[in-house]
Amino acid sequence: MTVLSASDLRKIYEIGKQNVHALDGVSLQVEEGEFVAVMGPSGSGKSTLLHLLGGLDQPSGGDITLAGIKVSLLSDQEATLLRRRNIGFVFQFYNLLPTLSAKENILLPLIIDGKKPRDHEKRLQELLLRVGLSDRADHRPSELSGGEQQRVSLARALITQPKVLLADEPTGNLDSRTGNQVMELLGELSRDLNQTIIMVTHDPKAAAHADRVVFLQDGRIREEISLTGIRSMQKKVKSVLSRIESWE
Ligand SMILES: Nc1ncnc2c1ncn2[C@@H]1O[C@H](COP(=O)(O)OP(=O)(O)OP(=O)(O)O)[C@@H](O)[C@H]1O
Repeated sequence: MTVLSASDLRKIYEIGKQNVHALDGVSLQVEEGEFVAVMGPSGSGKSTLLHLLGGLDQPSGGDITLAGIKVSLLSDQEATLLRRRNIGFVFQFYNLLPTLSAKENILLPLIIDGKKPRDHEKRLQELLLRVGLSDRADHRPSELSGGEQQRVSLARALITQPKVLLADEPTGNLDSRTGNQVMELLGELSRDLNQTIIMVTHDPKAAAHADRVVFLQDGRIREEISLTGIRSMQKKVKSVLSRIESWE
């Protein structure tokens, strides 16, 4: 089943008299449980695509369908609700509130949605266990390492059980070992919980955890490759690298 799709998605930024075509007709279908990595050179439109899919910005043209509903047909308020309940976001920087504990940060999206945190205690404990932070729940962000903070932001993105997790360079601010742990976690979420994930990354090692890699160039999809048939992580990395190198 398709969870999220984009059809002929366009984004034009007007800067003075100049128009920048950040996205120039991107069509993409993401199936339930699929893990898609989006790669491409700097400025190719990766973050713009993710922001449009997540409703952080409005497209100049084209359509997005989320959970079977065409977003452009909804009022602003309806679209906000649809996204709040169906999309979780993780960014390069963790964006945690410094005065709240890890647990309070994770519960925040529920509070914003008018839900009572105590009704979601089981989900919270499961998530803390999954991200390996059960013994850090009462720590403030400043008392946590970068990798731990990113795992808090991951749990925060997942507390509402979103249909789609959007991740923009989730390992971009982490050293390679810690980044790899976060990637292992994303891979587990996809495999064990059938979590749909769309992740922007520059790192072929991170992309190798995905089922499919979509390569953007100049605001268009240049190529897509499937990694599901490849067994070893090393071969997956090689396959991603060989596509990138073939264009250089
Ligand atoms: N708010 C904005 N106003 C004007 N132009 C923008 C804006 N955001 C992005 N752009 C332009 O749109 C194009 C695509 O940008 P985008 O950030 O999506 O690329 P990216 O592939 O994510 O790049 P990077 O890998 O460097 O993060 C670039 O040419 C960029 O300069």
